[in-house]
Amino acid sequence: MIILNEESPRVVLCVSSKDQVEGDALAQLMSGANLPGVVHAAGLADIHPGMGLPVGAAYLMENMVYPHIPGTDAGCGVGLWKTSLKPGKINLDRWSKKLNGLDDPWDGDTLEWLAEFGVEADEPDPGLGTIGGGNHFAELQQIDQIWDADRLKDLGLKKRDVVLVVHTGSRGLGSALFWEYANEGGAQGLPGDSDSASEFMRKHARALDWGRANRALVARRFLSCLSAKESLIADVCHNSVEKINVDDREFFLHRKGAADATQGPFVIPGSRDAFSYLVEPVGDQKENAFSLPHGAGRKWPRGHCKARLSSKYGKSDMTHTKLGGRVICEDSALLWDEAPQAYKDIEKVMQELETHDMARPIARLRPLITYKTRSKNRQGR
Ligand SMILES: Nc1nc2c(ncn2[C@@H]2O[C@H](COP(=O)(O)O)[C@@H](O)[C@H]2O)c(=O)[nH]1
Ligand SMILES: [Mn+2]
Repeated sequence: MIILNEESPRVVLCVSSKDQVEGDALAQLMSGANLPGVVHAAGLADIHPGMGLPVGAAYLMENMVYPHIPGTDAGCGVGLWKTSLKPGKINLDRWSKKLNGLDDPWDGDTLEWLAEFGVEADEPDPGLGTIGGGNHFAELQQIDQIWDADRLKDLGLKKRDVVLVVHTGSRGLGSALFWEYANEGGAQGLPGDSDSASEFMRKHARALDWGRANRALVARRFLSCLSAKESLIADVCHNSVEKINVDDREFFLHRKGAADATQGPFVIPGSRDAFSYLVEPVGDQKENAFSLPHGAGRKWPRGHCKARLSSKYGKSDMTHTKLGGRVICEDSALLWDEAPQAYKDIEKVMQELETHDMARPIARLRPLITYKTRSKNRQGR
């Protein structure tokens, strides 16, 4: 753990050496920490430069709310479902062919689905149950290594089980919320006790619930294609503002690409050609602002990947991974932009968590099928 600033705002970097973090990400972390209201800022092991502020960071604020920190994808998170798919029946090519229609609007009752997640809506929502673009994905994985069999059993899982991991968020809703507040307090922030902050927090909470409902519907639709059933194991958000109490004082905890460490076990995804980890947060989580890494972290900017990779790899290397997985992504630009090489090493993130005693692994998950899109031109997130 590296303390970048001792006094208020306390700024900590939850890694072993500053050298492993890009200078731009460090500068962005300090600039976030200098926003009025910050008392504590934490850069996590997957920190990397973002749009103005780093991805992989959390800020504890006193009486200030900044809508631009969770950004356009408020409510984004990662869910894990146990599936009824039998390990002995795994057939990746046959299953891949069956995964169709997931980019189209769902033909069920979106109002009823949202109501089950506490979201009131007046009109059917064609975005609900869709994954979106960018690095969002739905990925079938298999439990392949175990550190804590008892904990895994408590969660209803065991070795070789086939699980589904869904990474997506609040789609158009989060984006609309961001733009609504872009001029009103977007970057300057809203006083925490103002009506504007209360209104933002109400709309933001709805976006978080919508994101949870969306991941659950993506899981249902994905597994319906395979005539399988799902049961929820964990669902943890990584872009949010939350009101919390610490030592009897009230704060607004802002997370940008930082998993909520207060909700129990959750999945840290690696890449479509790397392992993901089911982890258990440990310790009091105070230095890391009650937040943990939400991934391996991006290494290469989007738009640079094809030029770096296409002389060495062909398209079929992108759709058939070294770990033996399949990738469904018919948008060629997205296929390259989200190449596994564009991400940092998840094993280093796990090493940091162990070194700093912030989370321990329960099990390792091997990717089987990564679904991105069947659309040739997937726009937006
Ligand atoms: N298992 C997979 N992990 C992936 C994939 N694409 C990205 N990732 C990881 O997810 C996080 C999510 O980051 P966010 O900032 O977009 O929320 C990222 O850091 C990668 O480590 C994938 O296809 N499969
Ligand atoms: Mn995300």
